[in-house]
Amino acid sequence: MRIGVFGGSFDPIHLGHLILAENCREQSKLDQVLFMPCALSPHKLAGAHGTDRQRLEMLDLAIGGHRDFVRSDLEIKRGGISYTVDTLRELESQQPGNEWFFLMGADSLKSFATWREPEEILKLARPIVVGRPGSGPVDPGLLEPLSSSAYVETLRELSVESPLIDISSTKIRQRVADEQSIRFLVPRSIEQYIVTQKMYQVA
Ligand SMILES: Nc1ncnc2c1ncn2[C@@H]1O[C@H](COP(=O)(O)OP(=O)(O)OP(=O)(O)O)[C@@H](O)[C@H]1O
Ligand SMILES: O=C(O)c1ccc[n+]([C@@H]2O[C@H](COP(=O)([O-])O)[C@@H](O)[C@H]2O)c1
Repeated sequence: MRIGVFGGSFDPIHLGHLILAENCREQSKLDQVLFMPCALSPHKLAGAHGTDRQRLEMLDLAIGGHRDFVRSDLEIKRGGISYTVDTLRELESQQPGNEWFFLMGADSLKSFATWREPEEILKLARPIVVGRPGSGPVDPGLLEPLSSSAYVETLRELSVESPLIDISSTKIRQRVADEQSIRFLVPRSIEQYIVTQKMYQVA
């Protein structure tokens, strides 16, 4: 199977994440998108605002019923800092024989060289990168110092056309704290969950 791992804090999951995942699934012909909420993101060590349980429940609400979207609790069960290289190694040993991809926004690509063992990540999975407002054009050439020009060429072939979506979890948390509408930024079920769980009332 061609499996696209989509790692994130998902605090909360929003339409930017879902549109990215659906466009990558369709255009890169993925059999499955595996949503991977992290325990502690290496670049956000202060921790998430929502609890692990809340972030998992929101993911289930958002992707429930989609045939090819699956949610994993591997990083949350492992706990501690969620390094992508550890996750990809674990996935490969648990489910060998698949072709792995790693989905990300252009902001993640820009910081990729600072991730743990980035060269190893590129051997375990091919990144599929989607543009994000404020992050400039998606340039797989940024990865050339970590791989080879032939490898980068294969990434160009994986490029995904997707509209730039100006939504972030930070913006949603801020809007909730300011008592502004998030009606068309997240699925309805997530909007309702945030209200009933009284989440993000302080940004
Ligand atoms: N609107 C978007 N367009 C493209 N990529 C996105 C978008 N939102 C998130 N991503 C990508 O999804 C992945 C997970 O993102 P994350 O869960 O941290 O969301 P976020 O909106 O960036 O959160 P925060 O605002 O809290 O930093 C990252 O690779 C990020 O680049
Ligand atoms: O492995 C790393 O060093 C690394 C560094 C930064 C981010 N990541 C992963 O990138 C994904 C998005 O992270 P974030 O901080 O944008 O929520 C999430 O799955 C993180 O675990 C991974």
